[in-house]
Amino acid sequence: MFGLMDVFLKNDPLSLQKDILDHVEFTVAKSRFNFDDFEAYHALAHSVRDRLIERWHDTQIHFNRKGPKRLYFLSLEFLMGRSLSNTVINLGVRDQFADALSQLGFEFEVLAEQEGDACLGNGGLARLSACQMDSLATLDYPAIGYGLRYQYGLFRQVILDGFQHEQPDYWLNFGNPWEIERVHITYPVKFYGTVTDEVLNKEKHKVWVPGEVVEAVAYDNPIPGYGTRNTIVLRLWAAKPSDQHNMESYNTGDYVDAVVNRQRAESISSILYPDDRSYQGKELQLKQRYFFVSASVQDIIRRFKDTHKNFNEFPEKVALQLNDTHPSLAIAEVMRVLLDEEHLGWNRAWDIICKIFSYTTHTVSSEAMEKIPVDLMGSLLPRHLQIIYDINFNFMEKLKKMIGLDYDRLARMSIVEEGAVKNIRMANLSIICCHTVNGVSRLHLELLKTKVFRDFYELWPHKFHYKTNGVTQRRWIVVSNPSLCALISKWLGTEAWIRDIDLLIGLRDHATNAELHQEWKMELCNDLMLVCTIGNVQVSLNAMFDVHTKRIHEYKRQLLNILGIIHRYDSIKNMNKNDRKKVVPRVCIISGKAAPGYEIAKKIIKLCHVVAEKINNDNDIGDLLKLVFIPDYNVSVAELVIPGADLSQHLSTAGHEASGTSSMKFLMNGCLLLATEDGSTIEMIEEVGRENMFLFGASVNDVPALREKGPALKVPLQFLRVVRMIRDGHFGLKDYFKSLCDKIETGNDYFLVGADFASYLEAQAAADKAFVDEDRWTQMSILCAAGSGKFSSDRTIQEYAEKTWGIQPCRCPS
Ligand SMILES: CCc1ccc([C@H](C)CC(=O)N[C@@H]2O[C@H](CO)[C@@H](O)[C@H](O)[C@H]2O)cc1
Repeated sequence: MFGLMDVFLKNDPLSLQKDILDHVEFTVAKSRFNFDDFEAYHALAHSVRDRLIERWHDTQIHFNRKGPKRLYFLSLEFLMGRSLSNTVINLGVRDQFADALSQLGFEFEVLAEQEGDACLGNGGLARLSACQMDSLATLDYPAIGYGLRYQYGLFRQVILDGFQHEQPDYWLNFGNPWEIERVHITYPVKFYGTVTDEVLNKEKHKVWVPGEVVEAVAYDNPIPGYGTRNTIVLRLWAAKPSDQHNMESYNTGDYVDAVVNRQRAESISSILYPDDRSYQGKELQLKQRYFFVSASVQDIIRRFKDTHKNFNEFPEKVALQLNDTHPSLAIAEVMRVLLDEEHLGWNRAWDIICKIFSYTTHTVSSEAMEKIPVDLMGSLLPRHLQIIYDINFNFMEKLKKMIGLDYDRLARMSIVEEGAVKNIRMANLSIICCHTVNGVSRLHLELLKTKVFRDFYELWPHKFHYKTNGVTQRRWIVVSNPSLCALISKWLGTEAWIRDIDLLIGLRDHATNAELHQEWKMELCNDLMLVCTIGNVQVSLNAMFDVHTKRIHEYKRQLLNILGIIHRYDSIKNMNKNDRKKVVPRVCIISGKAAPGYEIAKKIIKLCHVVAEKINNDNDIGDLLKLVFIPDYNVSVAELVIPGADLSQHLSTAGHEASGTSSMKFLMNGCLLLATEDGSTIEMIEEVGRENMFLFGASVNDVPALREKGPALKVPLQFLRVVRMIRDGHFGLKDYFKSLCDKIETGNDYFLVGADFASYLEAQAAADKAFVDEDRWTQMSILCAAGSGKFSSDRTIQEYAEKTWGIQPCRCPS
């Protein structure tokens, strides 16, 4: 493992021990002779942070000296998880710290468990942002991530009697050693008010007189690269009351109101919206989005103007990436600043906008496309609504010239959706203004071209591209699966794959090597056992660990998995002793959160628990089949579960998963996939070969026709039987589960749970058959890991940098 030379801070055991004990005494303020694991963790974290800050300063100085084009990555969500282990590994000082700690009588892993997850996001999009920040730093790209410093992250999932309950996640309770509050980096953010015309040196200008102003304060989270000195920043904004507007209210004596008003300011950035289905249309949600967009845009323009007198070079120095439409108000905000504050004039400002913005969409369904009511926009952001209307007017004029008076199409493409409630279509605004629109997998782009954005694709085919998602092998192998990491480095004879994952392909040469097989099998039986014991479910050692971990959604079809388990249970029950000997023991693990308002998803979680209750306590079954629901799924639970999984499930109805990223993490860890041909799984088949996967289900082209069939659709008896068992109350609560059964009743089964049931069972049987042939399974597992290189976020980021953002690496001298 390399350790780059730190200028001031030494990494020899004695220096590290001294630093840690100094932080115990002077940062944590506990006597260095008496402190517990939690205090030791905080002292350790601050010692590591010191080395992070040193590299971050060097990187910033280098960037300022070189003045490269920078990427600004705007995302409302970043699912960072824990930082300690990832940071010491990327800095190349893990072993040094572990040694120093053991000499102080502490174990690194024990202290690492003290850290809480930073859960500032919902699911796929949020974790993707975090993986991409790791790759941007590691590949030396000059980039800054902008987001919100939620005081409450994604809710804690507590399961009581099989039901999901949400608990607030006040993650900042004991402070956060991984952030630096930038008290001097603050910006006023305006809301409400009116827009007036003003004449300045004979030119008419718009002036926005706000009704409310709050302060945005920056909190910086240094993001270290692996194998480089480069350390970039994730700048998260927190809302604070601004002093500007409340003085007078003090004088009028209603002091309490004044303070309450001030508190109101902080609520803007306080809570993450836990629903990853669609925009809730709430005023506070829009306030949150504009708050982070305005602070970020002011910061970007301030940094540019620090070194430039005018905006001529702005497009050459700034690339703005919109992570879905959530930050797309940034378009109107940059336009407002260039027009009203920099007085650039419309055409010049518009020309800049179209050169700096790019947008990636993560959704496949038009329903999930964000729309903001015009009234709400008009009252909260009156000037932005004007600008969006102007953008739409110019676009409509141009469109009429290009496509003629095709009113339906004009209405579909307009940014303004007419109707009882007029809405602003944020996706249309983003497509019209951005130079590039990216999907997150090749199939996703096909769906965008043919369905979701068909009108725009036919108008501007050159704008539409895709960058298949990826995940960082640093966190998902090196941090979470150190034994596999060592095994891969041994057989490849180098650790270079950690920065250059295509080298993994070298494992192919050893895929049938008996010695590797031996070691690989050893490595595979990771500590999932422990997880199950957490769930106090005794499991058999040679069971297949079958894992299904992701947000609970009907389209992800956790229900198909549960119905498959009921079928397996029922089949074993009806087997004679002899046949039972051939049953491959299974431990089925399901985990994931349901959006609080998503009733059906919550019923799926309850169904999982009542089925588990039945099966796990059925002595007749013994440990031939177990079902465990792991509560409160998050990044740290994923780091525990993924390395120990033998089989992982990705069951989305074809055409519904834009990409999927958990599948990539399982693949990298040699876990086999049972999946539909959807999202990025189609590209995995090309990389690892369909013979090394268990594929099933209707293809994306077959789905519409199957749906057409409605009640005539054929479903297998096994499906009808297991649904009947639920309906008849075999697992209790038959009235409660009625709506769930009605939703998959033939003719109503939009996500084709019934239609895909037969091929699903065949795929499961194929997995059983392969699992008992250990050499075959191990070979398949090695070939999956060997073929997973494409799905590194390093490849994704490299493609974005070269083809979308036009940024180059800017490596800080080491
Ligand atoms: C405003 C509510 C909201 C919040 C988040 C989202 C996300 C876009 C949902 C999401 O995480 N989508 C997932 O993004 C992953 C990363 O690209 C993909 O791999 C998944 O297929 C996609 O479902 C939608 C709506």
